[in-house]
Amino acid sequence: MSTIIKNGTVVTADLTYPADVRIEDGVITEIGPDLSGDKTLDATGCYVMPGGIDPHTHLEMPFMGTYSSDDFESGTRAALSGGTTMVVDFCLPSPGQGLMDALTMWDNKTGKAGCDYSFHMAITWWGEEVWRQMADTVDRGITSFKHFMAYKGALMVDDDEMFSSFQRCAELGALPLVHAENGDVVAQMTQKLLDAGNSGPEAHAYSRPPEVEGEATNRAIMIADMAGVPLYVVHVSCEQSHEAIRRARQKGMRVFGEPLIQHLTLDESEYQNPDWDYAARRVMSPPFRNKAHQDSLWAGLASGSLQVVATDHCAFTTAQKRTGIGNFARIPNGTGGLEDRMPVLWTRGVATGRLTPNEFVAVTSTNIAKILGLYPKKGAVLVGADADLVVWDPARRKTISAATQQSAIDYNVFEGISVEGLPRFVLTRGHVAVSEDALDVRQGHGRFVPREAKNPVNRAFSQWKAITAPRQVERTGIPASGV
Ligand SMILES: NC(=O)NCCC(=O)O
Ligand SMILES: [Zn+2]
Ligand SMILES: [Zn+2]
Repeated sequence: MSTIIKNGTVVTADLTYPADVRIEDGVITEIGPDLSGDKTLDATGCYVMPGGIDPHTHLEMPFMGTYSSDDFESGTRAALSGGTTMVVDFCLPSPGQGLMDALTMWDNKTGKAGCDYSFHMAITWWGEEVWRQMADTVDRGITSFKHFMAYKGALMVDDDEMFSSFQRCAELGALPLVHAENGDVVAQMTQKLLDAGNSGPEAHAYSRPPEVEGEATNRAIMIADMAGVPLYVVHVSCEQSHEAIRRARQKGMRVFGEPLIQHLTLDESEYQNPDWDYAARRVMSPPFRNKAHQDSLWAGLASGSLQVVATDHCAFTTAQKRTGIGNFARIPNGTGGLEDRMPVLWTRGVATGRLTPNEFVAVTSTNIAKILGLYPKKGAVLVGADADLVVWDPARRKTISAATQQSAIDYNVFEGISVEGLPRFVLTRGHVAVSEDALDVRQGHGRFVPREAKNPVNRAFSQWKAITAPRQVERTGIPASGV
């Protein structure tokens, strides 16, 4: 049985050309003119692009005394309906819990996944068992390790632990990730604000200004450089953090930066809303910033100093957010975006001329596929690649509304935004999961995608670090010691 995507324009990270695409057994088997097959999807007027990859989601995540409300069923359904065909979620061991044990728990969440997925493993504590099980994790095809520099007393690791883990990543050819905020400063700032009677959601933003993120980003970059390993900085929200990444890259360091669609499009004025629920629904870390920071992030995507747009999808209902009435530090941190990332980025990026369609493909799919060792199975329109594809109709429009979304929560931080550019079809390994407004998401269709360690950037960087490492000076005639 073959499916042909007909009369579309193929758009990849570097090419745009008219072609039909043949799909058989879930993979792309031919790309060319005038193809025919058993079933045809009409792509007239559309772009045929690699499906989106969201490398930063928290589905059914235990956090701040509750669980994020979208699980692998509703989360992957939301992803597919917005053109995202793969998610990378975070496996979070509790302090003292073995990595393999945590992985079993996370595996058990994925039975209803509608699209393919992978995991990053979080390093939430340190010890010989963690050091050992990092190798087992890599053997299981999980080759990226997340470090929280914030959430003191919960997920946070200190510099000593981070340096040890980064060195282990270097040995294994794995990629360390960081949530970069100075957790000690945030903890004290939080207490000071609460003591002064600032208990509302706006104080969440006051407790973690851009400097707090910039300092941590610089520190993580230094630690990665000392360990001789590339670094991926998640949810880069401000110029201070972007500047650190830009500077490191100009010095030849291998640092990647990931802004979120929320930080690109929503700003700090949201926290001034007089409606407590409205402001609390937007509480996330780092918080939304001002327009100057947004301009910096957009410029980073256009110039290549930032490489990936993600969502950090971590959705809590209004009822869950209300745990923090009277104390902003108890508002579960996180916002949604899985369904909206691609349409909002197209509307605010491509439709305004801030990004080209090829850059759109790069930052939503291909770049992260390369960084995480998924390319060209994912992130590509090539013969042999998985048929994870989106047929993108730049003329389709809708107004984002919680009333029509797939996510399980009762609001949407992008509510009321009119988007131009939406999927006509979305295919996950050849299965047509979305045809305009009709969904046919198959629970359990999604598979775990194992990844290879030691990708080309890791190999090149460790080779360079070995060649340029400080060397012992061979001396003759060492004087006899002392007295
Ligand atoms: N970002 C956020 O506020 N919640 C999810 C956890 C994290 O990524 O920090
Ligand atoms: Zn984070
Ligand atoms: Zn996150």
